[in-house]
Amino acid sequence: MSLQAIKYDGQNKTLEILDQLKLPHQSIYVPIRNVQDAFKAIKDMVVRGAPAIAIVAALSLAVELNQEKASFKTTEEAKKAIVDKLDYLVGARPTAVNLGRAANDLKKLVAESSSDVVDKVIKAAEQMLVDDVSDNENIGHYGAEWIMSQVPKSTDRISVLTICNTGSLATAGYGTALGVIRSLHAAGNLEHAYCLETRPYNQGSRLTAYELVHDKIPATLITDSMASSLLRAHPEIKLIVVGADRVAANGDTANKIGTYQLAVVAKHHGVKFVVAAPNTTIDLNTPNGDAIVIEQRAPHELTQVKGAVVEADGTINPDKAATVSTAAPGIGVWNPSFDVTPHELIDAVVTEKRAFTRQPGAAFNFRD
Ligand SMILES: CSC[C@H]1O[C@H](OP(=O)(O)O)[C@H](O)[C@@H]1O
Repeated sequence: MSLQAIKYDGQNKTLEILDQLKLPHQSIYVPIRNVQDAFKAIKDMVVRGAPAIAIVAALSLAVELNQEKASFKTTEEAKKAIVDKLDYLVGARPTAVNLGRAANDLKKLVAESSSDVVDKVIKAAEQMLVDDVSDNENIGHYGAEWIMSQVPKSTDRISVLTICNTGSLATAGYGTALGVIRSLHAAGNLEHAYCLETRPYNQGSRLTAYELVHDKIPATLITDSMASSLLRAHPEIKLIVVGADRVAANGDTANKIGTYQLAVVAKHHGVKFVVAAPNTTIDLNTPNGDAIVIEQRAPHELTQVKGAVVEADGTINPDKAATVSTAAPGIGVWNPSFDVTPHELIDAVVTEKRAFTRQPGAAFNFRD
């Protein structure tokens, strides 16, 4: 069972990604040889997760530039090629800010460079992979610390609920919201984790469940529609922790579709609602959630289910994949990949720097 979504060889400048469409039954790595491969892998969700897609895009540029650098006759020619490739990559998925942020950071580096621009961009892309893991470990630390500060001193173990996949399979390692759950577990403060299956891609049942089983964290899978019933049946659940694809300047947060209803349910049940994300997910240039573009995905992703065949004897055969239709042909489909949770429903936004909170009735201020 591998939890390494991204495998990069800095010596040979080669990149492979874990094919997340094949998990949890098959752990297969596929090569990313250029920006075209990366664009398709990101668009088709072979790799997904806001931080992971930014890192894969940047490393695919590093791989391609390493192959092409001898062909650039001038610095200007190299600079134009790099900017064109970055402009191409950002079109793969629109909502997660990390992809656009990485591209802008690399474009800024290009603009400021008068020489060795290819080597500088390759180095900067490689550094993103390293920084992400340490950032996630800090998110886990600050998230667990803030959460335990919110429960009575007599409470030493809490149960939490999460949606989608925000672990090692959505990042360079450890994860964001799932990183907080890992940190709670490591400190002996986790009673139980509950994860939503997260239709239609099933990041929860296929990926988060895979990570929780791998780490031997006590966990239970539920359907997306069970969240409110779960909180009513399990009052010991004190927290919902989720990831983010883009946090607007006021704290409104775009995340996997189904997150908003979790925030509403949390408010109804008096449960804390926490967003865990690296600082690169906070977009101070987007004033509020209304300004966030929400990706619409193909109807077939909702009307069809793909998976490994279950043989007559009950065993799962990963070499036999099946796609079955589960909807009436001809029905209309609305398949947005994300929704926006207003900041009023969010108790804290935890980054690698600290846990941000807000005054009652006020927006978040990430410039504090
Ligand atoms: C740390 S991952 C952030 C974010 O990305 C996921 O979306 P997707 O699987 O479509 O890439 C989900 O919204 C996670 O919360």
